[in-house]
Amino acid sequence: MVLACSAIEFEAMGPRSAALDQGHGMTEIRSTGSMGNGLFATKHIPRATQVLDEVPVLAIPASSELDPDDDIPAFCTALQHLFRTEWKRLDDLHCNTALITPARRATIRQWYKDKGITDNNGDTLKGKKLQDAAKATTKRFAIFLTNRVQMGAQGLYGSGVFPLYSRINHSCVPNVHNAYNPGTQRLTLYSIRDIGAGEQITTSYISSACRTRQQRREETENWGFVCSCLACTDTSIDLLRQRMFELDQRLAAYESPWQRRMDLRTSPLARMLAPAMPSSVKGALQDAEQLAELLKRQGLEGMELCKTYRECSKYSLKLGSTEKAMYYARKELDIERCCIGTETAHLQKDMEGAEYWLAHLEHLCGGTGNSGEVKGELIIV
Ligand SMILES: C[S@@+](CC[C@H](N)C(=O)[O-])C[C@H]1O[C@@H](n2cnc3c(N)ncnc32)[C@H](O)[C@@H]1O
Repeated sequence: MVLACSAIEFEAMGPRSAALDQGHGMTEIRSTGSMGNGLFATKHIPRATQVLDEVPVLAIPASSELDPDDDIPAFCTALQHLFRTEWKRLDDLHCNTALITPARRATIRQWYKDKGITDNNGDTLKGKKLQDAAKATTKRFAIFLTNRVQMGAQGLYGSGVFPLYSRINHSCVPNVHNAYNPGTQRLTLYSIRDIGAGEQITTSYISSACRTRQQRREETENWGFVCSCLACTDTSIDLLRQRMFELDQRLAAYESPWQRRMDLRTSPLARMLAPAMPSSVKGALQDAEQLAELLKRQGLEGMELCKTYRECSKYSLKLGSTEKAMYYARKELDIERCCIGTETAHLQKDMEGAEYWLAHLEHLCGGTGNSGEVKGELIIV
């Protein structure tokens, strides 16, 4: 049996996470006009500055993510463990009302019944009290879906709602990068270019910048809004984004020939792009260099550029040019430090990340960083 209104008891203990929001005194929340509220810089923020460092107000474990409704039991359980002050922080956030559905309310009501949730007096919730509890929880679930962030790649560490981060609107040309650090269990946000005082801080909600206008629209529609960012109101960059998409697909296919064979059978798009796939390491390097150039040109200096520099470095190494491989590895490290800071011990531990790759190249070159004969086994990650 779980007690629904234990918040009163919690309240007496005081808020657990108040004062844990770390906005570092350089931002404020205010109205954007067209996108609701947003987060704005109150002073000039130089590139590679940590803008925010925050713990979630609510988090749930990793799930399949295929159907958000699969997360309802984990969400309801997590909600029961919050203080009343934390419910209030959740309730203050933006709610996409399209995400409040009768089916969700029914599932949540059933969850309350099955768990035998009680009120403050220890009486099992039923009738109107049960209806009201299910209604309030359904709205909170919609708030969760509106604001949630995946913690780690593909939500490896679950997903959570971070109150200050939740105020940040989406842009297809974002000026910050967010990352969950499993070492510190916090979400950090770094500026990926200089942000002027008064400028809105924007992040990307979508999977990749290498997407056409139509593909970006489909992704933001899944979030329940039509994007009104600069890139979506400016048609002059459409050709660049189309080219970026093609290069990204070609490189992905080059990296995963198995996937390419599958796609050729099932996807008309893959068949359309097939003749243009790079047929050699040299061709792949050219594609990766071109993609890096296009990302930079549009100020998309986030982790996608980092990944592309790694590809440039890997292909250069395969072609025997260790000097060029080191050059791109250093560029990758610069972007990685800009996007996620230097608390990256977890990446080193998992033999990932730019520092790991650079150290690996230095080892291959005999620790000098100079070009020359490659020592030992070549491990391409
Ligand atoms: C996580 S919240 C962001 C903060 C929110 N604007 C607020 O008032 O608290 C996400 C919601 O903001 C709005 N939004 C975010 N980015 C947008 C964009 N690029 N264009 C239009 N609306 C946007 C949408 O309503 C979306 O559901």
